[in-house]
Formats: sequence, structure tokens, C-alpha cells
Amino acid sequence: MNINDPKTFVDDFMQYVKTKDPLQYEFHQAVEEVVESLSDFLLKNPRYLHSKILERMVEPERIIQFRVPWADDQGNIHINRGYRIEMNSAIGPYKGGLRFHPTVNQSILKFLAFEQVLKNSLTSLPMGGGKGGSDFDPKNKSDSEVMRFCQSFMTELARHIGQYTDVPAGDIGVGGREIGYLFGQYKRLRNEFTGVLTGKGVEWGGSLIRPEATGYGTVYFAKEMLETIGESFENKVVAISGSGNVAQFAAEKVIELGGKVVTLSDSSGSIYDPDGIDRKKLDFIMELKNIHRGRIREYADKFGVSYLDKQRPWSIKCDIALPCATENEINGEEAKTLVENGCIAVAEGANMPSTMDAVHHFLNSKILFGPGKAANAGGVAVSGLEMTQNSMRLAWSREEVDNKLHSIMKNIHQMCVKYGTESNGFVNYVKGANIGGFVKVANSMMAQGLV
Ligand SMILES: NC(=O)C1=CN([C@@H]2O[C@H](COP(=O)(O)OP(=O)(O)OC[C@H]3O[C@@H](n4cnc5c(N)ncnc54)[C@H](O)[C@@H]3O)[C@@H](O)[C@H]2O)C=CC1
Ligand SMILES: O=C(O)CCC(=O)C(=O)O
Repeated sequence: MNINDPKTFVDDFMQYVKTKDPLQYEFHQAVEEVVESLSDFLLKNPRYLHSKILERMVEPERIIQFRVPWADDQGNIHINRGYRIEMNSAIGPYKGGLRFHPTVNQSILKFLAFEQVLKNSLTSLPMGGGKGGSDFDPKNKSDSEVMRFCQSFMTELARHIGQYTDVPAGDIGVGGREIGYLFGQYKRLRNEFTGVLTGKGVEWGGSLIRPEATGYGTVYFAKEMLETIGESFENKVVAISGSGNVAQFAAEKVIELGGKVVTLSDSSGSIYDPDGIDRKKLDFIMELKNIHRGRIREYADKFGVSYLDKQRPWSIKCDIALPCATENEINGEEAKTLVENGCIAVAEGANMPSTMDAVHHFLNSKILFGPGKAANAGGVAVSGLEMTQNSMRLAWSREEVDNKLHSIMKNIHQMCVKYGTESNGFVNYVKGANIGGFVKVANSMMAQGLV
């Protein structure tokens, strides 16, 4: 591997990664973004190269794959595939969510686990990185079907996790209901009540603010970025994608800070409400999505606003964009449209929602761009605080947790500024987050020997 020239170094390293797993495109994308912004730093700090830290970091410590058989309400048998990627435990037990979605495969989970390692490091809490899930689709399943699936999934996963080993949480398709079923089955199998999962209900060991944390944290991070140019959310038009956990609470916080949220979406399309989604309309969305598990189109029907069938919301003019749905939901063309329409800031609530072309366009346009591993770290940060409360066997107030979340997001922002400020004063938050997250993990790996 050429270690003298940054560009050749990136190409050589990516060749190495692609040769090992040629079909893992999402994983390649996540690694390339990181290596691209680390290359200069690594060439100036060759001890990391000599110790092959990066080669070690792209190789999961362990991958667990298993069969998940379950029966539907009619007695038909289904077989899904379950996974847990235990990526890196240099700074703490593996920590990261579980995703239940038909697109789940090893490439998606490896990209998420790789991002999680750096993200968790940025929170400054002692958490390693992992991710897991299944190709199970919770859509249109009854509560009992979801419960039977979760019980079967946990029957195998329980052998591999534990409060000191690996602590899963939620992600797409895994919310409070699923965490409840998973926790119940773990407790039954192990006969122990421990903080083995986060995102638990507050009555049984969960932390206040965990449901809100990712969305709130994304807005806190965006607020910090805006302050660097003397701006705020007040009277800003905000486009948000998704309508799940992260999108709902990002919208709630934007409304609280005086911004106007004009879009939300799901996998079928987007709604555009030029008057803005207010508290009452947001309550409708929360009930629609969290209780009736309906489609976002129903919002357009109820409030008489436009529905953009099979479209993402990025053609709508906005000042600030918060992608909060899924990976690769903003491509290069959409990034161009956002910037041309006057968007001054993008903060990623979702994991890797911008393609590489989109990231390059945002950076070249010199707008404020907060990458997911920094901007959405609030969720896992409050998961870390849930682990702390479980260990101490006490529960902090809503205000206490929110204050800690706020200060963690400020620290992450500062870390990005520290490592990402370029000679002309522009803050490259991608570079800042990648270097800031990398240093602590890399130093810990060096200290722990060749493992
Ligand atoms: N829940 C959490 O604490 C955290 C979540 N994230 C990320 O935030 C994003 C959203 O996750 P959650 O809100 O938790 O999940 P969720 O399951 O509550 O909501 C997901 C949303 O994305 C939409 N969606 C899914 N696939 C889509 C597609 N192909 N096209 C358009 N929309 C699609 C769904 O309709 C839904 O509105 C994901 O990228 C997740 O990895 C990141 C950090 C923490
Ligand atoms: O709370 C957690 O452990 C995980 C959150 C998560 O999956 C993420 O940050 O992408």
C-alpha cells in the first residue's frame, strides 16, 4: 500500500477492502468516506499505518449469523435471517441498534457497525460498536407475530450479548414494542434483569429522553453549526425526510426552536405542507405512525396538502434539510437542487443518507454539512446514559438527561471543529468527525496490543 500520497493511499486501501468483499457496496461507501478524510492525518501519523489499525478496523471482531424460524397467525412457518456484527470493542462493550427491514444484509449491517464505532467514540462514553438485525419486515404484521419473531430472534441472540459484552438497541423497524418483546425473552432465558438492551420502557429500566434523543440531538448539532455563521432555527423553513422515530422528534425540536417543518416522508412518498407542521399536526403523525402504523399519505388526505407520490422531499425549497429516513436518500442531483434552492445547512439524522456525490457537492458548496456519525450520535449517547443509570440502579430526571444530551452534542460539535477546520476557516465536519472518532479507538487498540 502506497503510504506517501493520499489519493493513491485511498485507492489502494479501497482495492484491499473491495477485493475481500466485492459485493458489499454500502460497506465500501462507508469505508471510503472515512478513509478519504483520514488519509492526510494517517500519512502524518504513520504509527497507525504501521500497526495496521485501519485494516483491523474494517474487519469485524466477530459476525454472528443465524436462522430465525417463526409462525404467523395462520400457522404458516417463515424463516428469516438474523445477524449481529460485533465490530470493535476497543473502548467498551459492543453497542448499536438492531434493524428489522427486508433490505437487511451483511453489507448494510457492516456499514452501520463501522459508522457506529466512530460515532460511539465521538460521544466520549465507553462504548464499542456493533449492529444487528434481520430481513424480517414488521410491516403489516400483527403484534403477536412481531412478538413471536422477537422471541425466536432473541433465543439465539441471547447467547452472544450481555450488559458487559454487547448491548443492542433499536433502529429502523425496532422501537419500544420490539425492545419490550426482546427484553422479556432475554430475561426469561437468562433469569436476570440487567441493562442488556437500551431503549427500554421507563417503567422497566429505560431512560427518559431516549425516544427523543436522536431527533433532538440532530437538531442540537444543527443549532451549533448554525451558530458558527450567526444563524438559528428561528423562522427557517426545514425539510425533513422520514416519519419514524428520528424524524418525529427532530420535527418536535425544530418546532420548539421556532422553525417551520414543511415536509415528512415514508418509503411510499412525501407530504408538503407549506403552512408548516404544528404541534397538533405532529400529534396526528405520531398517532398515525406509532399506533395505527399507517402511511404518510393519510396526512395529506386529512389536512388537504400535497402528496408527492414515490418522491423524496428534496425538490422543496428549504433553508435547512434534515434527512431522517434511511441510507442513500439524497443523491448528487438532489444535493445540487437543495443548494441551488438556498439550503444553508444539512444535518444527517439518518445513517449515511447522502451518497458520496451528495457529500462532495455539499462540501464543495461550503454549506454547513453535519454527517450522521456526528449529527445523529445523540441516540446512542442517551443509550450510554441509560446503561449508566442501570448500573447505578437509579433514574435521572428528564431535564438531567436532556442537559447531558445537549452538552454531549456540543462537545461533538467542538471535536469536529477541532479536527475539521481547514486553513481557510471552513469547517469540514466530515473530516472532523472521522478523525475525532478515529483517534480514541485507534489509540486504545494500540494500547491493547495486537488483538
Ligand atoms: N432510532 C435511533 O435511535 C437511531 C436511528 N438512526 C438512523 O435514523 C434513520 C431512521 O431510523 P428510525 O427513525 O429509528 O426508524 P423508524 O423505523 O422509526 O423510521 C424509519 C423511517 O424511514 C422510512 N423509510 C424506511 N425505508 C425507507 C426508504 N427506502 N425510503 C424512504 N423512507 C424510508 C420509514 O417509512 C420511516 O418513516 C435510520 O437511518 C437509522 O439508522 C440513527 C441513529 C439512532
Ligand atoms: O442506541 C443505540 O445503541 C444505537 C443507536 C443506533 O443504532 C445508531 O446510532 O445508529
